[in-house]
Amino acid sequence: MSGTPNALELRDLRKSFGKTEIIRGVNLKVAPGERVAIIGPNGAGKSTLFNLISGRFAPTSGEVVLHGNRIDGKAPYEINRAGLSRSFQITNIFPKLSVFENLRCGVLWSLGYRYTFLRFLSGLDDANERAETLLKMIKLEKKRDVLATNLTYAEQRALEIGITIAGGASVILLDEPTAGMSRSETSRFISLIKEVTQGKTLLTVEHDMGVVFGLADKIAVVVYGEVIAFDTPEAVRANQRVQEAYLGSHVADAQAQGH
Ligand SMILES: Nc1ncnc2c1ncn2[C@@H]1O[C@H](COP(=O)(O)OP(=O)(O)OP(=O)(O)O)[C@@H](O)[C@H]1O
Repeated sequence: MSGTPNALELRDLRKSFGKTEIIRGVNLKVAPGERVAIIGPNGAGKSTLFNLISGRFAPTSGEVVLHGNRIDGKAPYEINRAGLSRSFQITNIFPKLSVFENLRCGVLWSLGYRYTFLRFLSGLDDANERAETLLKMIKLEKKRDVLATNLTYAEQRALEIGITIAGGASVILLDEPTAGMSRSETSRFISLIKEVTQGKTLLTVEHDMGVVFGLADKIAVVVYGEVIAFDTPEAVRANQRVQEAYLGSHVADAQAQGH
């Protein structure tokens, strides 16, 4: 092997629930710094793929390799410490803590300070500093001391991303990051995601083709548990098989929306 290892690599990954094989031999190589959107019809296996990568499910067979090291079968927290962080939707936010406190929790958790109180105290200054930086990155300085429960929906999603990147992971998984947002919130949010994940490797599961084409360097099309295409947005858009299996109507929608 030569050169830098891929940020993430899936090798003949398979997952069955009972007798049904849901993920059916997925191979994928994601280079460091690449932004990849995973698209596909409902029930194709996109969330399952995310769950396999982030450690929520162990694969039935195959490998998940992060920066050259196998992480399949490891616990989610171990995978997180190894440098991969997944957004857990708004449910991961503490509603009765302020924006700043939420970010600081994210930092401390990622550093493992929850385990010993002495380490916690010595790490607090660093954590405060890092939380201030994150606050600026997600553009919520003015909401610093507002309780998370009182944020708008879009602000909560920004906070969720702040918590996701708090530990400095180099590979970030975002689950439908703009779901439920208005058109204008969505386009602002795409810019924010690009900014805060600059230089990192990003994987998103996404249904909104406007977001996919605005965000992704590459698109992985999952149909019935297999990746049927993995290429640039232009190439995927032009791919006959993808058109037939999935994309035709979605691209027409996105184009009609001016993307
Ligand atoms: N824990 C589970 N046990 C049994 N079957 C499951 C489990 N999780 C997912 N499945 C099945 O796996 C298939 C793929 O589901 P998955 O949620 O990964 O699809 P998806 O592409 O993310 O769909 P959507 O776009 O609707 O979110 C579905 O048929 C689903 O019912």
